[in-house]
Amino acid sequence: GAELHWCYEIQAKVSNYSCLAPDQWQEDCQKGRQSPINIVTAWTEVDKSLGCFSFSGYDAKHKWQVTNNGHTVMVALPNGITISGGGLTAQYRATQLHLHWSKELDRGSEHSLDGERFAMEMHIVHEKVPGTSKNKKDVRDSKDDIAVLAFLVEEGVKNDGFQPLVNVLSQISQPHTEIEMTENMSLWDLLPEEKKLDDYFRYQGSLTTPGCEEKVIWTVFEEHIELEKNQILAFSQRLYYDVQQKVNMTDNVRPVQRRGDRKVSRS
Ligand SMILES: Nc1nc(-c2ccc(Cl)c(S(N)(=O)=O)c2)cs1
Ligand SMILES: [Zn+2]
Repeated sequence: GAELHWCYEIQAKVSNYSCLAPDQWQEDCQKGRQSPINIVTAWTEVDKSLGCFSFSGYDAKHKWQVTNNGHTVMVALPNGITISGGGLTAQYRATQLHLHWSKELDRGSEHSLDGERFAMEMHIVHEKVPGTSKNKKDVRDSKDDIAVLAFLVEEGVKNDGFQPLVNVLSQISQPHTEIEMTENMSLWDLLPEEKKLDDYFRYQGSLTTPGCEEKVIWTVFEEHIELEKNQILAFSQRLYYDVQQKVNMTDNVRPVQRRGDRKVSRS
Protein backbone atom coordinates (compact mmCIF):
# COMPACT_ATOMS: atom_id res chain seq x y z
CA GLY A 1 0.00 0.00 0.00
CA ALA A 2 0.96 3.70 0.11
CA GLU A 3 2.22 3.54 3.73
CA LEU A 4 5.96 3.04 4.31
CA HIS A 5 7.29 -0.40 5.30
CA TRP A 6 9.02 -0.75 8.65
CA CYS A 7 12.82 -0.91 8.84
CA TYR A 8 15.78 -0.47 11.20
CA GLU A 9 17.54 2.87 11.75
CA ILE A 10 20.51 1.92 9.56
CA GLN A 11 18.16 1.27 6.61
CA ALA A 12 16.13 4.45 7.14
CA LYS A 13 19.33 6.48 7.05
CA VAL A 14 20.76 5.03 3.83
CA SER A 15 17.40 5.17 2.08
CA ASN A 16 16.74 8.79 3.02
CA TYR A 17 13.94 7.63 5.30
CA SER A 18 11.90 5.94 2.60
CA CYS A 19 10.93 3.41 5.25
CA LEU A 20 9.65 3.66 8.86
CA ALA A 21 12.49 3.82 11.41
CA PRO A 22 11.90 2.23 14.86
CA ASP A 23 10.73 5.43 16.55
CA GLN A 24 7.95 5.67 13.93
CA TRP A 25 6.80 2.04 13.97
CA GLN A 26 3.00 1.86 14.16
CA GLU A 27 0.48 -0.74 15.47
CA ASP A 28 1.30 -1.63 19.11
CA CYS A 29 4.89 -0.39 18.87
CA GLN A 30 4.31 2.85 20.80
CA LYS A 31 2.65 1.15 23.79
CA GLY A 32 4.18 0.85 27.27
CA ARG A 33 5.15 -2.83 27.70
CA GLN A 34 7.53 -3.22 24.78
CA SER A 35 10.70 -5.23 24.13
CA PRO A 36 13.66 -5.29 24.23
CA ILE A 37 14.67 -3.75 27.57
CA ASN A 38 17.85 -3.19 29.53
CA ILE A 39 17.89 -5.68 32.41
CA VAL A 40 19.36 -4.15 35.59
CA THR A 41 20.43 -7.37 37.25
CA ALA A 42 20.55 -5.86 40.77
CA TRP A 43 16.83 -5.00 40.51
CA THR A 44 15.76 -8.49 39.40
CA GLU A 45 13.86 -10.57 41.96
CA VAL A 46 14.40 -14.30 42.45
CA ASP A 47 11.19 -16.20 41.70
CA LYS A 48 11.31 -19.76 43.06
CA SER A 49 8.53 -20.82 40.67
CA LEU A 50 10.94 -20.33 37.77
CA GLY A 51 12.16 -23.92 37.56
CA CYS A 52 14.12 -25.62 34.83
CA PHE A 53 12.75 -26.06 31.33
CA SER A 54 11.72 -29.33 29.70
CA PHE A 55 12.95 -29.33 26.12
CA SER A 56 11.40 -31.82 23.72
CA GLY A 57 12.59 -32.33 20.16
CA TYR A 58 15.58 -30.02 20.61
CA ASP A 59 17.76 -33.00 19.75
CA ALA A 60 15.84 -33.82 16.53
CA LYS A 61 18.09 -33.52 13.47
CA HIS A 62 16.43 -31.91 10.44
CA LYS A 63 17.34 -30.26 7.10
CA TRP A 64 16.29 -26.68 8.03
CA GLN A 65 14.60 -24.24 5.68
CA VAL A 66 16.58 -21.00 6.05
CA THR A 67 15.22 -17.69 4.73
CA ASN A 68 16.48 -14.12 4.35
CA ASN A 69 13.18 -12.33 4.95
CA GLY A 70 14.60 -8.84 4.50
CA HIS A 71 14.86 -8.25 8.27
CA THR A 72 16.79 -11.25 9.55
CA VAL A 73 17.82 -14.81 8.77
CA MET A 74 14.98 -17.09 9.87
CA VAL A 75 14.96 -20.86 10.32
CA ALA A 76 11.51 -22.44 9.99
CA LEU A 77 11.44 -25.17 12.63
CA PRO A 78 9.78 -28.54 11.99
CA ASN A 79 6.72 -29.58 14.00
CA GLY A 80 7.10 -31.48 17.24
CA ILE A 81 9.57 -29.26 19.03
CA THR A 82 8.10 -28.13 22.36
CA ILE A 83 9.06 -26.64 25.71
CA SER A 84 7.31 -26.67 29.09
CA GLY A 85 8.34 -25.83 32.64
CA GLY A 86 10.53 -22.77 33.12
CA GLY A 87 7.69 -21.06 34.98
CA LEU A 88 5.51 -21.25 31.84
CA THR A 89 1.83 -21.95 32.44
CA ALA A 90 1.41 -24.06 29.27
CA GLN A 91 3.28 -26.10 26.70
CA TYR A 92 4.73 -24.11 23.78
CA ARG A 93 5.59 -25.29 20.27
CA ALA A 94 8.69 -23.89 18.54
CA THR A 95 7.89 -22.24 15.20
CA GLN A 96 11.03 -20.39 14.10
CA LEU A 97 14.38 -19.09 15.15
CA HIS A 98 16.12 -15.95 13.94
CA LEU A 99 18.91 -13.64 15.03
CA HIS A 100 19.78 -9.98 15.52
CA TRP A 101 23.34 -8.75 15.09
CA SER A 102 25.80 -5.97 14.26
CA LYS A 103 29.29 -5.74 12.79
CA GLU A 104 30.16 -3.92 16.05
CA LEU A 105 30.53 -6.66 18.63
CA ASP A 106 29.05 -4.52 21.43
CA ARG A 107 25.77 -3.49 19.79
CA GLY A 108 24.31 -6.56 18.11
CA SER A 109 21.98 -7.75 20.87
CA GLU A 110 18.48 -6.39 21.52
CA HIS A 111 18.41 -6.95 25.27
CA SER A 112 21.22 -5.54 27.37
CA LEU A 113 22.41 -6.60 30.82
CA ASP A 114 23.38 -3.66 33.07
CA GLY A 115 23.77 -1.55 29.94
CA GLU A 116 26.06 -4.08 28.28
CA ARG A 117 25.09 -5.21 24.78
CA PHE A 118 26.46 -8.25 23.04
CA ALA A 119 27.48 -9.25 19.53
CA MET A 120 24.27 -11.04 18.60
CA GLU A 121 21.01 -12.30 20.06
CA MET A 122 19.27 -15.49 18.96
CA HIS A 123 15.50 -15.87 19.44
CA ILE A 124 13.71 -19.22 19.40
CA VAL A 125 10.03 -18.33 18.99
CA HIS A 126 7.37 -20.63 20.46
CA GLU A 127 3.57 -20.43 20.33
CA LYS A 128 1.31 -21.57 23.17
CA VAL A 129 -0.27 -24.97 22.54
CA PRO A 130 -4.03 -24.48 23.03
CA GLY A 131 -5.61 -26.44 25.86
CA THR A 132 -2.33 -27.09 27.67
CA SER A 133 -2.63 -24.05 29.98
CA LYS A 134 -2.65 -24.90 33.69
CA ASN A 135 -4.55 -21.67 34.30
CA LYS A 136 -8.32 -21.60 34.10
CA LYS A 137 -9.99 -21.44 30.68
CA ASP A 138 -7.58 -20.34 27.96
CA VAL A 139 -8.19 -16.60 27.56
CA ARG A 140 -7.55 -15.86 23.89
CA ASP A 141 -4.96 -13.21 22.97
CA SER A 142 -3.39 -13.53 26.41
CA LYS A 143 -0.15 -11.71 27.16
CA ASP A 144 1.83 -14.93 26.96
CA ASP A 145 0.64 -16.36 23.66
CA ILE A 146 4.26 -16.40 22.56
CA ALA A 147 7.35 -17.53 24.50
CA VAL A 148 10.70 -16.43 23.14
CA LEU A 149 13.92 -18.01 24.40
CA ALA A 150 16.67 -15.42 23.96
CA PHE A 151 20.38 -16.29 23.89
CA LEU A 152 23.05 -13.61 24.00
CA VAL A 153 26.05 -14.23 21.72
CA GLU A 154 29.56 -12.96 22.42
CA GLU A 155 32.89 -13.24 20.67
CA GLY A 156 34.89 -16.26 21.78
CA VAL A 157 35.97 -19.66 20.60
CA LYS A 158 34.89 -21.07 17.23
CA ASN A 159 31.43 -22.62 17.47
CA ASP A 160 31.43 -25.75 15.30
CA GLY A 161 27.69 -26.24 15.89
CA PHE A 162 26.90 -22.93 14.16
CA GLN A 163 29.21 -23.44 11.17
CA PRO A 164 26.70 -25.24 8.88
CA LEU A 165 24.32 -22.27 9.32
CA VAL A 166 27.16 -19.76 8.70
CA ASN A 167 28.08 -21.70 5.55
CA VAL A 168 24.64 -21.27 3.92
CA LEU A 169 24.33 -17.49 4.49
CA SER A 170 25.94 -16.63 1.15
CA GLN A 171 23.24 -18.67 -0.61
CA ILE A 172 20.50 -16.40 0.79
CA SER A 173 22.30 -13.05 0.55
CA GLN A 174 19.32 -11.42 -1.19
CA PRO A 175 16.07 -10.72 0.68
CA HIS A 176 13.17 -13.11 0.02
CA THR A 177 15.48 -16.00 -0.80
CA GLU A 178 15.36 -19.37 0.90
CA ILE A 179 17.34 -22.59 0.85
CA GLU A 180 17.03 -26.02 2.39
CA MET A 181 20.21 -27.00 4.22
CA THR A 182 21.92 -30.14 2.99
CA GLU A 183 23.24 -30.83 6.47
CA ASN A 184 20.98 -32.03 9.27
CA MET A 185 20.93 -29.74 12.33
CA SER A 186 19.26 -29.76 15.71
CA LEU A 187 18.61 -26.90 18.11
CA TRP A 188 21.08 -28.41 20.58
CA ASP A 189 23.80 -27.88 17.93
CA LEU A 190 23.33 -24.13 18.48
CA LEU A 191 22.73 -23.93 22.23
CA PRO A 192 24.75 -24.18 25.43
CA GLU A 193 24.42 -27.58 27.08
CA GLU A 194 21.04 -28.10 28.79
CA LYS A 195 22.44 -28.18 32.34
CA LYS A 196 23.62 -24.57 31.85
CA LEU A 197 20.10 -23.34 31.07
CA ASP A 198 18.72 -23.25 34.62
CA ASP A 199 19.63 -19.58 35.12
CA TYR A 200 17.57 -17.01 33.23
CA PHE A 201 15.74 -13.68 33.43
CA ARG A 202 11.94 -13.48 32.88
CA TYR A 203 9.62 -10.59 32.02
CA GLN A 204 6.47 -9.78 30.04
CA GLY A 205 6.94 -7.88 26.81
CA SER A 206 6.32 -7.74 23.09
CA LEU A 207 7.55 -8.77 19.69
CA THR A 208 10.58 -6.59 18.91
CA THR A 209 9.33 -6.16 15.33
CA PRO A 210 6.06 -4.62 14.10
CA GLY A 211 3.17 -5.17 15.03
CA CYS A 212 5.01 -5.29 18.42
CA GLU A 213 2.08 -7.15 20.00
CA GLU A 214 2.44 -7.27 23.81
CA LYS A 215 1.94 -11.01 24.01
CA VAL A 216 5.45 -12.35 24.60
CA ILE A 217 6.76 -13.97 27.75
CA TRP A 218 10.52 -13.42 27.51
CA THR A 219 13.30 -15.65 28.78
CA VAL A 220 16.85 -14.27 28.55
CA PHE A 221 19.39 -16.93 29.52
CA GLU A 222 22.39 -16.00 31.64
CA GLU A 223 24.65 -18.51 29.85
CA HIS A 224 25.95 -16.92 26.64
CA ILE A 225 26.68 -18.55 23.29
CA GLU A 226 30.22 -18.03 21.97
CA LEU A 227 31.04 -17.61 18.29
CA GLU A 228 34.41 -16.79 16.76
CA LYS A 229 34.64 -13.20 15.46
CA ASN A 230 34.56 -14.25 11.79
CA GLN A 231 31.47 -16.38 12.36
CA ILE A 232 29.70 -13.32 13.84
CA LEU A 233 30.90 -10.98 11.06
CA ALA A 234 29.73 -13.45 8.39
CA PHE A 235 26.11 -12.46 9.10
CA SER A 236 26.79 -8.76 8.34
CA GLN A 237 29.10 -9.53 5.41
CA ARG A 238 27.06 -12.16 3.56
CA LEU A 239 23.48 -10.95 4.02
CA TYR A 240 21.80 -7.89 2.49
CA TYR A 241 18.59 -5.98 3.21
CA ASP A 242 18.10 -5.07 -0.47
CA VAL A 243 17.85 -6.99 -3.74
CA GLN A 244 20.59 -4.78 -5.26
CA GLN A 245 22.84 -6.01 -2.41
CA LYS A 246 24.00 -2.44 -1.62
CA VAL A 247 22.91 -2.42 2.06
CA ASN A 248 24.48 -5.08 4.27
CA MET A 249 22.06 -6.67 6.71
CA THR A 250 23.50 -5.45 10.00
CA ASP A 251 22.21 -3.66 13.11
CA ASN A 252 18.80 -5.35 12.74
CA VAL A 253 18.34 -4.43 16.40
CA ARG A 254 15.43 -2.53 17.96
CA PRO A 255 16.52 0.11 20.54
CA VAL A 256 15.74 -0.72 24.18
CA GLN A 257 12.29 0.32 25.37
CA ARG A 258 11.07 1.75 28.69
CA ARG A 259 10.65 -0.91 31.38
CA GLY A 260 7.86 1.08 33.07
CA ASP A 261 6.53 -0.67 36.18
CA ARG A 262 7.41 -4.13 34.89
CA LYS A 263 9.23 -6.52 37.22
CA VAL A 264 12.08 -8.60 35.87
CA SER A 265 12.41 -11.93 37.68
CA ARG A 266 15.26 -14.39 37.71
CA SER A 267 15.27 -18.13 38.23
N1 LIG B 1 9.27 -10.85 9.76
C1 LIG B 1 9.87 -10.94 10.96
N2 LIG B 1 9.30 -11.42 12.07
C2 LIG B 1 10.15 -11.37 13.12
C3 LIG B 1 9.72 -11.82 14.44
C4 LIG B 1 8.54 -12.59 14.57
C5 LIG B 1 8.14 -13.00 15.85
C6 LIG B 1 8.90 -12.64 16.97
CL1 LIG B 1 8.39 -13.17 18.55
C7 LIG B 1 10.06 -11.86 16.81
S1 LIG B 1 11.05 -11.40 18.19
N3 LIG B 1 12.27 -10.52 17.67
O1 LIG B 1 10.22 -10.61 19.08
O2 LIG B 1 11.53 -12.65 18.75
C8 LIG B 1 10.46 -11.45 15.55
C9 LIG B 1 11.39 -10.86 12.85
S2 LIG B 1 11.46 -10.42 11.21
ZN1 LIG C 1 13.98 -11.48 17.45
